[in-house]
Amino acid sequence: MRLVAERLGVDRGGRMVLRGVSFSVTAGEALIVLGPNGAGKSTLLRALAGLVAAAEGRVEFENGDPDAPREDALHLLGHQDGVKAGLSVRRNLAAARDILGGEGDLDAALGRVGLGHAAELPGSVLSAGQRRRLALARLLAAPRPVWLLDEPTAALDVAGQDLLGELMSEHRARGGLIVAATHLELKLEDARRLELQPLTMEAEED
Ligand SMILES: Nc1ncnc2c1ncn2[C@@H]1O[C@H](COP(=O)(O)OP(=O)(O)OP(=O)(O)O)[C@@H](O)[C@H]1O
Repeated sequence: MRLVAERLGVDRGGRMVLRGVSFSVTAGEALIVLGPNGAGKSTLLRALAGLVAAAEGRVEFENGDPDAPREDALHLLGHQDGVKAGLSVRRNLAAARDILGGEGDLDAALGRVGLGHAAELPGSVLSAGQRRRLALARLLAAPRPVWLLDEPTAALDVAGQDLLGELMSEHRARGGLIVAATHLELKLEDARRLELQPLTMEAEED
């Protein structure tokens, strides 16, 4: 699997917010996307996921299953944790796995993210960091090769950040690839970096 962006440009609300973004990430690799607020990090991840269209250039997933839609190859872990307040933690994860079509072991995934003890609690009582951990459990319950992670350390304590670092290393060792947008240093060895800057009016008009 190889994820390629070539001279990618994206328009949001009638304004170009990304232009000329090119990179490739292959199996086992990670790319960290950095930049100030409004630089277009979330927009880039959404464009890679196919949720917003490219106005210029292209995004390709190469060497994947040619018959599978792009969205089946990826996880987009966004700012919203997507936890249903009225469902138990285990049922939240089961529902996500059903939608995503995975076959991962729910209890193993919950145990791995430190939520084994909370499996029967309603989603409504989870702390912010626990909600984030439940979102991470989805990566394990429905294995997919491409992880697109938007501020994945948000709300995680130091142990949670270490856990995320381990999960990312293991994913890469299995041949997965990662694109992670962040303000903070991530525990990602040998990751390449892409710095985005908000487009100025001049850059937009070029
Ligand atoms: N739906 C939209 N309509 C109009 N403008 C949008 C839309 N979504 C994003 N934008 C604009 O696109 C630009 C990039 O936003 P984006 O959320 O990608 O930045 P970011 O780098 O992820 O920022 P942050 O670090 O604050 O999360 C911002 O100026 C934002 O206002």
